[in-house]
Amino acid sequence: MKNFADVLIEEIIHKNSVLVAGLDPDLQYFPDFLIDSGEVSNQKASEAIYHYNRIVIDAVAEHVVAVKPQLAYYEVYGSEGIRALEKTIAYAKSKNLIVINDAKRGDIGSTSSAYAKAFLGNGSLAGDMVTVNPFLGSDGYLPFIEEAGRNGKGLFLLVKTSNPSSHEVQDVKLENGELLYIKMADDINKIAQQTLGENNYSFIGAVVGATYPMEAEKVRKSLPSSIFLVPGFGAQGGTANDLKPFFDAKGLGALVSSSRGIIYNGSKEEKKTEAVLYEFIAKAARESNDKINEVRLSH
Ligand SMILES: O=c1ccn([C@@H]2O[C@H](COP(=O)(O)O)[C@@H](O)[C@H]2O)c(=O)[nH]1
Repeated sequence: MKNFADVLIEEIIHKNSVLVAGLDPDLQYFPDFLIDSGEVSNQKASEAIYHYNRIVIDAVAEHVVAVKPQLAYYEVYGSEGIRALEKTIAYAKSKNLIVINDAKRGDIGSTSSAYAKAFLGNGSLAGDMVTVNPFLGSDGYLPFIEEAGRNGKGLFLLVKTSNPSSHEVQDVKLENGELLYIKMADDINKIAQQTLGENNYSFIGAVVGATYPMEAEKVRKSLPSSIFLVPGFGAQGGTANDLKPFFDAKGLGALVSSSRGIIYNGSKEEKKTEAVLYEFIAKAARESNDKINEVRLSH
């Protein structure tokens, strides 16, 4: 049966892209024509964020398969920030972009069920996929899998994150000598194998950082049927040359995400008008996509 991985794969083929633009709005990088410098009210911040995101979405739409709002950047501005997020999600959907909420949620079962409804249901914060922290255990992540399955959506469980200290927890050696992130991958795979779609991929994906290509190779062995969400490309130092182990032989199986590298390309001072800002962002998305395609489609 068709699942959300099939939808993703159709979109990847249609757009010839596995790129995801991260929507991490940080006012310090906004050009002056969008926001006054100095004290800014939450309402003004929210308006500027939505305006910036609309420019980003318009500029990247033909080069990316999805956008990934990082929720922290919206939560900073309270209910006004959440309003900007809701409007951004609606705008991205109107441009036929897949929306991945980078929320990294996960809690006791009952609370996870509520989170799952918020991000994978039909409300104003719901996208198509959400990132989930599985380190609370299976009762913390199963509600997301159930909700995603019911609604034809998907999720990405954190397995090996891109940050420099991820080894402190995720690479801990268990009593049997196995590394924690590999155990996590093995556990997820048991469920993933029961949820395969027409392309043999599950709607249960995994986050694996671009900064850890050797680890990605090991995770791929444990999780052959999960699509990887790969952050850490660009600003965190991951390069296109690192990406080969993330993909399958057809150049599928992974989405590569970049936030700062795309949306803050070029200096603030150069961006005096909306048209110039649009061009900087579109150029970064186009060039990133070309670089990634060169690697993922090479044999
Ligand atoms: O392992 C992870 C998981 C999530 N992220 C998020 O991705 C973006 C990365 O931003 P860049 O500007 O492209 O570095 C950001 O929203 C993180 O919260 C991650 O980096 N690593």
